Amino acid sequence: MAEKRAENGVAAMAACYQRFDPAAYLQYNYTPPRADFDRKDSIVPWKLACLHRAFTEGDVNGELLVDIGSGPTLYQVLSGCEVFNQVLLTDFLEVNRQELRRWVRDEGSCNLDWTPYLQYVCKLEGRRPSAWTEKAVKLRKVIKDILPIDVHRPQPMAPGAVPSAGADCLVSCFCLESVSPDLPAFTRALGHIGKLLRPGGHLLLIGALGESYYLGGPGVKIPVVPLNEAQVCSSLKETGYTLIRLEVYTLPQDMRVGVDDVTGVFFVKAKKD
Ligand SMILES: C[S@@+](CC[C@H](N)C(=O)[O-])C[C@H]1O[C@@H](n2cnc3c(N)ncnc32)[C@H](O)[C@@H]1O
Ligand SMILES: O=[N+]([O-])c1ccc2c(c1)CN[C@@H](CO)C2
Repeated sequence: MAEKRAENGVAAMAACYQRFDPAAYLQYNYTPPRADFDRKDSIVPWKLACLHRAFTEGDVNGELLVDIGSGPTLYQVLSGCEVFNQVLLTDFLEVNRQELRRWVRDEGSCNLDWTPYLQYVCKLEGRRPSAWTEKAVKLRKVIKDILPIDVHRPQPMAPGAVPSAGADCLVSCFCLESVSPDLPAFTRALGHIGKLLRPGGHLLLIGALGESYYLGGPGVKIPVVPLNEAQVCSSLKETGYTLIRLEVYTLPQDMRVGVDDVTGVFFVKAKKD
């Protein structure tokens, strides 16, 4: 009975995502004020700084980085692409994989200009902002594929998509809590993606705190599992990760722009036991 209920919840979430609109999602979350590189308290610069520090403080290394639930966004691998020579992007929806493919193939007509993001991460790396063109070349070179994923499956990706030994690092941003019907499903999904990671590999997780819904497009209200820090830590422990660092960003009033009811954003760096 409980299993049937879980299956129904997952199916309901999948149905919501059929109306997901990448262009609107990018507009809502990845333009000012949430992505204002001149504001010290803007959310996106905070996320990029967390990722830059996590990727460059010396303990994260290896060959393969996998981004879980990439959506139509690239910011999550702008630092990682300097550390790993193989990056896999993944998403549940073809529309998002197509948006990413358009950027990787430099085909134009992307729904967001990633230049300010590339420039900002170059600045974090102590490079001149004009080095953004080199970073773009590097990123296009290391992204080896853009693949389907379903975190609710015990094997989230196709067999062989990731070497059996596991990836060296996973990054996942605003995915698990945004695609799960409840906290148990969130925790199960965290365990499923953990199987893609080698023991000793790192997980960099960014997510929403206290969020119960977000707009995946005009009028596309998607339910979210409202998480607090304690729940995130307990789910990590329950699924075989050791927490290295948890940082929290609390949204100022003017970052609450009506596209969701998120109150905070967490950044986790953890290691698989
Ligand atoms: C809120 S978006 C996050 C996008 C991006 N990572 C970011 O940081 O903004 C959630 C993403 O999860 C994807 N998704 C939906 N159901 C999924 C599932 N069952 N497994 C993996 N990803 C899923 C959606 O297509 C969407 O791109
Ligand atoms: O402020 N942000 O940078 C930002 C980016 C993406 C998302 C949020 C906030 C909050 N909602 C999630 C979906 O649950 C998606």
